[in-house]
Amino acid sequence: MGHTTSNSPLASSRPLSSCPGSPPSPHIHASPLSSCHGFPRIPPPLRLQPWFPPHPSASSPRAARGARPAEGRLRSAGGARGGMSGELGARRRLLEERVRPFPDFPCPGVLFRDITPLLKDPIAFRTVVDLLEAHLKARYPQIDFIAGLDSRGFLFGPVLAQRLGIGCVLIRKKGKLPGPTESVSYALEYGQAELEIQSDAVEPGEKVVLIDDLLATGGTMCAACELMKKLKAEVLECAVVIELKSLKGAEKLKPFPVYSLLQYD
Ligand SMILES: O=P(O)(O)OC[C@H]1O[C@H](OP(=O)(O)OP(=O)(O)O)[C@H](O)[C@@H]1O
Ligand SMILES: Nc1ncnc2[nH]cnc12
Repeated sequence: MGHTTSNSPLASSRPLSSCPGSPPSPHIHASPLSSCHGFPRIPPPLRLQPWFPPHPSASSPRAARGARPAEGRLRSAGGARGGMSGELGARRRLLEERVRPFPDFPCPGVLFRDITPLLKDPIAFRTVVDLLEAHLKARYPQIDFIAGLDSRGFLFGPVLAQRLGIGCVLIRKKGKLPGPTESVSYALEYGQAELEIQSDAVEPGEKVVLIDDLLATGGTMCAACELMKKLKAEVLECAVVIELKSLKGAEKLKPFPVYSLLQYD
């Protein structure tokens, strides 16, 4: 299901950081699911059999009003992108269908990968956490902390840490954390940004997995790795739900391994 990156293919997306005054990218392409007018269409829930009992909230009236959870039997469907087939392929397709592409957001030339439908569907969200949990348990038996990146990394970090029975530390944008902090500034295409961590968040030698929703140019994740370096912690892996391969973030992050559940060009 997931993907551990060593190298990335050709560029075709524009990073969010290139917004101010930048011309539209000639490489941007809208997904067939997307619509030029308003909200891109999200396909109806798959008819899949849950491989675990759905949370009670999945059948609540409130859940039913929103993006309904996928239900029915998981079948071997074969041939998902990346050579995935069967149940893993079906899970992956479910996730893909819950990521909504928005062309030209937040500015012309950016194809924004919107995870709000994924968060709204309890089965899809749970699938993300299940898959990340299974990967991390299999690959890294000893993790001391999950570190969530501000802000969408916070949607996954604490939940994942709970599953693993460990704590979650926060890497935040400048000026949000009290007490002594370490900070790292990183270049955006236009200007600078800064990430911070509390100086006592992790101890030297502790093993940390960084988590964010999405890897684009890798600038944000790279700054987070720098913060860990400042605290002398060991970064085991940079894990993301979505990797925009064409922006080559994984190359920028070397030698730190990158793991992603969904990859887009
Ligand atoms: O790989 P990069 O080019 O650095 O881009 C990836 C980052 O961009 C997005 O965050 P954003 O800065 O938009 O902040 P948000 O999570 O608070 O929306 C995303 O959640 C990643 O953190
Ligand atoms: N294309 C994109 N979609 C969603 N979040 C992003 N962060 C950076 N690039 C992004």
